[in-house]
Formats: sequence, C-alpha cells, structure tokens
Amino acid sequence: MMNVSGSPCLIVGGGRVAERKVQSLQQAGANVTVVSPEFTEALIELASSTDVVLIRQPFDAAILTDEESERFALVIAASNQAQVNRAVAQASKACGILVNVVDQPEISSFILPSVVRRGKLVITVSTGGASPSAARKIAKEIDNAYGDEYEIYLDFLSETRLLIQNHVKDKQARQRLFKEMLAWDVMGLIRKGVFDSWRERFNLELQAAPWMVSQDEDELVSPSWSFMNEIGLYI
Ligand SMILES: C[C@@]1(CC(=O)O)C2=NC(=C\c3[nH]c(c(CCC(=O)O)c3CC(=O)O)Cc3[nH]c(c(CC(=O)O)c3CCC(=O)O)/C=C3\N/C(=C\2)[C@@H](CCC(=O)O)[C@]3(C)CC(=O)O)/[C@H]1CCC(=O)O
Ligand SMILES: NC(=O)c1ccc[n+]([C@@H]2O[C@H](COP(=O)([O-])OP(=O)(O)OC[C@H]3O[C@@H](n4cnc5c(N)ncnc54)[C@H](O)[C@@H]3O)[C@@H](O)[C@H]2O)c1
Repeated sequence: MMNVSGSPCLIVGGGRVAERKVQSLQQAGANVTVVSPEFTEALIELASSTDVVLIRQPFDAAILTDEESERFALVIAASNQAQVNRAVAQASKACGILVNVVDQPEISSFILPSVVRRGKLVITVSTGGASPSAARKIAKEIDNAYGDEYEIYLDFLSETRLLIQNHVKDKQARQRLFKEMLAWDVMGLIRKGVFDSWRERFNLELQAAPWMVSQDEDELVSPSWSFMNEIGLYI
C-alpha cells in the first residue's frame, strides 16, 4: 500500500497494458506521465480530458534525472520491447526509484496485485507473478463474497476508533476497546437494515459515556462499553 496521491509517476509504453496501469495510478491520485512513440486512442482521449501528460518519444533515461521537474515516485515499464523494459528497470534502480516491469516480474521492485475495494477496505491478491489469471480469479471469488455492507462497517469502525483515540488517553484501555468492538455483530445489523437507527442510539450513548466528558489525571475512569448491555445489538 503506497500513497502516490499527488506524486509524479512515469509509465513507459502507450499500449493496452499501459492504459490499465495509468487508470490504476489515476485512481490513486497520482500525476501520471506516459512516454512512448505511440499511444492507444483511449490514452489520447484520457490526456485530453484529464491531467495525464503524454510525451511522444521513445524512452530516454534522461527523463529520470531531469532537474527541471520533480522526481518520479515510481516508474512502470510497460513497453512491448523486453530490452527497453530492462533498460527502464536498470535506470530507475540506479536513481533509487521503485520500478514495475510488466513482462519481467523478477527484475521488478514491486508487482501489482488484483484489487477488490469496499470503501476503506482494500483486499489484494498476488501470486508473485506465478499466475496473474489465478490472482484475478481468486480476487473475483473474494469480490463475490464481500458485499457492500463492508464499506458501511469500515466507516463505522473508523469513526468510532477516531473518537476513542481522541478521548481515551490510556493506551491499554484504547486497545481493549478496539478489540471488544470487533466482537459485535454490526454486520448483522447492516444486513437486517437496522444499522442506521442502532447507530443513532449508539452515538447518543457514546456522547453520554463518562470517558467522553473529561479525563482528569487524578481520577482515571476505566472506559467500558457497558452501555452496550442496554442497547444491545438487536432492535
Ligand atoms: C492483477 C493485474 C493487476 C494490474 O495489472 O493492475 C496483473 N495482471 C493483470 C491482468 C492481466 N495479466 C495478463 C493479462 C492477459 C490475459 C491473461 O493471461 O489473463 C491480463 C488481462 C488484461 O490485460 O486485460 C497476463 C500477464 N501478466 C503478466 C505477464 C508477464 C509475465 O508473467 O511474464 C503476462 C503475460 C503476457 C503474455 O504472455 O502475453 C505480469 C504481471 N501481471 C500482474 C498483475 C503482475 C503479477 C500479479 C500476480 O500474479 O501477483 C505481473 C507480474 C506484473 C505487473 O503487471 O505488475 C491485472 C488483473 C487486474 C484485475 O484484477 O482484473
Ligand atoms: N503485466 C500485465 O498485466 C501484462 C498483461 C498482458 C501483457 N503484458 C506484457 O506487456 C507488454 C505490453 O503489452 P501491450 O498489450 O500494452 O503492448 P502494445 O503493443 O499494445 O503496446 C506497447 C507500447 O510500447 C510502446 N513502445 C515501444 N517501444 C518503446 C520505447 N522504446 N519506449 C517507449 N515506449 C515504447 C509502443 O509504442 C506501444 O505503445 C507486452 O510485452 C506483454 O508481454 C503484461
């Protein structure tokens, strides 16, 4: 998991594979430059409607050390010339830049997995290059098994965790609360369609909890989810 949001990334090659990699990087918020003597229609279209930059020329290692522009955070070698891809890998590594080579996983610093997203939940599958189609097949199975309720569940966990982080000073108590939260069958509530009303009551109880008010150093309150006994998980 790498945060490439706002980072310049370079793709070498303008074919179908490059297209897919451009889309992945764009989704992650990267500033993408593509260098290639030719581009697919889809890439030309993308460059006219988004901030993708196309440079129409064969790869030249000088682009990696150009002092005028910001250094690339990562490079993807996606040309159909094995030798060019190898040269891209070598030049990138010499500059200390992470590089993915689409036809030679063994010389890549990283490879791309098949990805399943449910909001904040990201599940990735990799076979380490052994069988990209198997990675995709397994990801498809996961895609079918994990419904949209995971997005709501993760938002709930994330917001509640933030509240606890901001209000409970004691590290051990925080960790205990995080652990206990995971035992609740919130997914069951979401699936039954009663999560929103339960959440409202949960939020009210949370605001009324003593550890939400103040944290007097002399009078440490041991936070607990005791109010959960009252509101329970069933409405
Ligand atoms: C997961 C995914 C992510 C992504 O690309 O974002 C991905 N490949 C995807 C699609 C796909 N790959 C291939 C086809 C053609 C049809 C087919 O065979 O099905 C298609 C379909 C298409 O193109 O539409 C064939 C193929 N792939 C590689 C080679 C070269 C080689 O192995 O030598 C060849 C043979 C080329 C040939 O011989 O012609 C190499 C790699 N591909 C990887 C990842 C890395 C290893 C992942 C792992 O196993 O861990 C690795 C090593 C490097 C890398 O790219 O990082 C994405 C699925 C996205 C999704 O989930 O839908
Ligand atoms: N990783 C994967 O998921 C995956 C999937 C399928 C294929 N592949 C491999 O990826 C490679 C590319 O596949 P494709 O379908 O995009 O091929 P493609 O033929 O559609 O595109 C290749 C691109 O590379 C460009 N190119 C050629 N010489 C170049 C140079 N010197 N500098 C910069 N760009 C140059 C071409 O202009 C073209 O735009 C193939 O070699 C294939 O084996 C990888």
